[in-house]
Amino acid sequence: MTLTITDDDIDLIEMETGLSFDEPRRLALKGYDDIQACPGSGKTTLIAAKLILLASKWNQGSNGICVLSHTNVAKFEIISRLEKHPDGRRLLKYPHFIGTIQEFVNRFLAIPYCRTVGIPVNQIDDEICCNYINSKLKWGTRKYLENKRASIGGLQVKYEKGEFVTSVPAFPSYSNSNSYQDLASIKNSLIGSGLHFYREMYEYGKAYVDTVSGASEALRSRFRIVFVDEMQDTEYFQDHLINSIFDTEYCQVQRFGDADQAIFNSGDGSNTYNDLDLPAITTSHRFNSSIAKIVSGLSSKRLTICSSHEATKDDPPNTIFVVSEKTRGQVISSFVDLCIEHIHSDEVSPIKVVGAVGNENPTALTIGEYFPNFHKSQASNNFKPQKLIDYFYKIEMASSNHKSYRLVLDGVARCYRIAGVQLSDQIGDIKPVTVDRLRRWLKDTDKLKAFNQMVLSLQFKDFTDEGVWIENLVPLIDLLELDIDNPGVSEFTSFKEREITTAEDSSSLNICSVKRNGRSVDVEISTIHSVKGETHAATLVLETQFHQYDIGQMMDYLVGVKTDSPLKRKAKFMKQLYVAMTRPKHLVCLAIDESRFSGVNRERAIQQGWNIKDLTIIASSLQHQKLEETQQERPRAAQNIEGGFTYTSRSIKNPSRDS
Ligand SMILES: Nc1ncnc2c1ncn2[C@@H]1O[C@H](COP(=O)(O)OP(=O)(O)OP(=O)(O)O)[C@@H](O)[C@H]1O
Repeated sequence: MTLTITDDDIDLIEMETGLSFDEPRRLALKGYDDIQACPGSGKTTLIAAKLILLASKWNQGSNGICVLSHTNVAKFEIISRLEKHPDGRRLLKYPHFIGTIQEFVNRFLAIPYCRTVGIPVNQIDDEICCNYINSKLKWGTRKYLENKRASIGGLQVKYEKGEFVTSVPAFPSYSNSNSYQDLASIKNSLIGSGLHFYREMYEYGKAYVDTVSGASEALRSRFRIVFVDEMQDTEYFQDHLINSIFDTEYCQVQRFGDADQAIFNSGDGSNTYNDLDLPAITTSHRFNSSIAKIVSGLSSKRLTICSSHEATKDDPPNTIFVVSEKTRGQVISSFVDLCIEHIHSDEVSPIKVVGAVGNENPTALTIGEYFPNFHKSQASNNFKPQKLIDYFYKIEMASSNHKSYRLVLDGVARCYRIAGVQLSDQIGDIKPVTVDRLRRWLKDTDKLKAFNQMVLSLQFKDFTDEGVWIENLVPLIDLLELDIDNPGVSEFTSFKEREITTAEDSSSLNICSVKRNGRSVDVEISTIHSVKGETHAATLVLETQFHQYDIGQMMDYLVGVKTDSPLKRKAKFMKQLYVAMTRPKHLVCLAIDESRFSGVNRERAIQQGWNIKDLTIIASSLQHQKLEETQQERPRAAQNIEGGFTYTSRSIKNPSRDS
């Protein structure tokens, strides 16, 4: 089956969308070769445009297009673009599929396999599996694992040479020991409860392809065209499974990615894309030519990145903030000052501060050293509830009643899935509970009104007391007809204390709200991994430490002294910084410690176009000022406290321009 996209089709979509597609992008739209394209070059835009063009010609009955991504962010980005176009909307339903590789494997391979062989599937979630195992471990087994420094996350099934084996942490092979037997029996009951690790679904998927005749052929004939987005982050085992199904002899497969941005790879082996020597699209539509010049030094493939728009003298000054231990806490405020001065108040893209290491570690430099209220687990797009009560704790941070209600529905639907309950969908098929099916069931059973009233009253309860939680849970469980004796349900609905934060609500979501001169700016603080694929107005990248200091290690590359492709840890730093620094449209900033930014590199950085703002000089001038004022016994107002932060007064801003 060949559907041809012509230059006339592309001209038409250019007119409709206002986008422009140059020759390399036109080739990507017309053909099926693998595409390597730099940050902001429009990979997601190209996929969406190509899907719309294909949808307008699609007349293939029960055959569809399959679009696979690595993250939900990328999936939703594609879906939201298709939703806006009448042809695009046709791709959002059967027979087409748009989802993550994990969703594809679960739905088309692993779950069908488990059904065929009678393995229950109620929940696929690493955290729930680990919690379950943890709750069942005997004391001796726990001690044994601790001594061996082995993780219970490794208690997984693998499909090797045609059979399933259970990998038992701390045991290279079968053993009669109590600990081994304990772990093996916990694994059996975990599987019996329908709880599985994400990674295990690929093993069931492999078994499906291997043992069910015609399985791959059926998928190949349903999906004749396959697109893979974010190909650089596809793991070896995912790549292998996808390739074993979508043979390019039978299907048209086109992969889009950027090997320079491969930051999710676990190092289990390279996929079949990242080491290819592909012609690259190196023009970015996201940022201007001065950012393009600055980030080129971090391209692992040694690409020279350019931009579709030239820098002008009115562009914000891309700035390196030089900090010391004492002044790290001021860098976010200085960055916000710069944004307020240079980023237009109409700009809709967010302003973000990012760092590679978010986990607390008292012996390393992490995001928390710059923003003490940082909680990685509470990053707004990183909500990982372990129990039903977590959804209720989260309600307090929800910005609308609609969001609060949705949170409760999510929690309840998950509880049904853990219980193994299934409900019928619109056409009467019995399926695992989703929010839509739950809503329909509540309506059909006349429970919706009572449920809504209950949710409304629960929203304002204080669940810090276990008694209050239990008292309110019982009528909810009754209404929902859930079986509290089911071990999964009783675990999921049990009480858990709120994780204590001393931060205000906004900062507990890692958002710092700053007011200056009547303008209010919200700045989100996140990890680099969580902003991949995003477009920001301005981005500040904080130096963090994983054994070595990332920005410190990369400075020679940034200023153009080193041009080799580094290996191992440095290669990882390079890719992470490259992802982080290529998010903004207008302004990129870095924060580096003074000890890791030599005078000679400062000079080189200035030649590369960087502005340097030395906050250590600001601090010492502040100290000097304070001394003088104390001597003169005059009151001073050199610092303002806003939103829990200490902000340096504007009157002494910019001394570094003179330095
Ligand atoms: N052909 C185009 N013409 C004009 N603007 C474009 C075009 N393609 C993309 N853009 C704009 O460039 C920005 C980045 O696009 P997009 O997110 O698709 O890039 P990407 O290659 O997927 O980025 P990344 O690799 O960093 O995730 C968006 O603001 C988008 O609207």
